[in-house]
Amino acid sequence: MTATTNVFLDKQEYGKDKVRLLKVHKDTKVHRVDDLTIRCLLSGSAFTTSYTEASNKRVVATDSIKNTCYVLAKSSKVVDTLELFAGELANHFLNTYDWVEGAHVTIIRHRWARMIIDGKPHNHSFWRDGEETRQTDLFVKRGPNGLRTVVALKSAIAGLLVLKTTGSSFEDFVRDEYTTLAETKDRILSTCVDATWEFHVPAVKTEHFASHLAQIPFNNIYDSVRDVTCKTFAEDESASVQATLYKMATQSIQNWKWLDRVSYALPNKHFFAVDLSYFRGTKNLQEHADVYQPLADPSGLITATVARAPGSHARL
Ligand SMILES: O=c1[nH]c(=O)c2[nH]c(=O)[nH]c2[nH]1
Repeated sequence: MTATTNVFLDKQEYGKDKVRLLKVHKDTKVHRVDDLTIRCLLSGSAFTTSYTEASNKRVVATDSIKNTCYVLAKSSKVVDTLELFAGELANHFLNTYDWVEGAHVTIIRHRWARMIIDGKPHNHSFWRDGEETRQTDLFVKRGPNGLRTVVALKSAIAGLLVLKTTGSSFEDFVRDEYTTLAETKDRILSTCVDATWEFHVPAVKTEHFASHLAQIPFNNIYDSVRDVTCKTFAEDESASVQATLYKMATQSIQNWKWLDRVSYALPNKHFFAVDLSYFRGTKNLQEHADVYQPLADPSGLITATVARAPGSHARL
């Protein structure tokens, strides 16, 4: 005899993923583009029966969710600010379907840099200058008494590949019977930056949701976190990836009162100086190194989150 195990639907979210969309801003003859990949997921207890009883009565088709992305991209004035466009989409689903309790929108923006032709920026031609993306992830819930509660709003830079040829050391680490790595005062430092910054957004009345979000200078914060990341990477006399990461994260929290937490995931992409001593005693190690072998795998992986200390929150 098989015992019956009681189960319940613990979590659910559904929607459309990988909605691809290119918005061209043609307000002047200098066109701008936003090339986006969008995920919109809806949740709420009304959807339970779609899983447990095969009832589609309350299911907004994922195809309609996809169409909504295009319809709102047409009318929106804020597609170029990912966080605000994510807010418009989330708010739309919460306003339109009163049984939707949560809207979770993730947007990835792909790079298109303006072409320089004959030394001048071209009006309407672009090139892909790397695989780096800007991203945002917004989860909004219907709160009590007509409130919109932002459960989480975080933005990110992913895949920013950087390399410096000096200004990085790694010394004084544990030496034991497992250690083969030599200490170095001067090494190549290269990483592929994933940086995430989390916003503090208090619950607001539904009708104030958009204007409230619009107070936050999202694009300036993105530019600034990217600048801080690059400047710190370039200028820090790095004692380790850990120490450089901490400096990056700390500055952005201190620069922007809206940020609660800043996280980095930094792979240490190793470049080892090639030992050429077998070839006529050629010196290429330590201070003589200028020929390196990039190591695809393995890499180190250094991660950390720096948070604003409790009680030191500057509130909106
Ligand atoms: O910056 C570094 N941090 C480490 O923890 C580490 N470990 C290692 O082998 N090389 C490095 N580099």
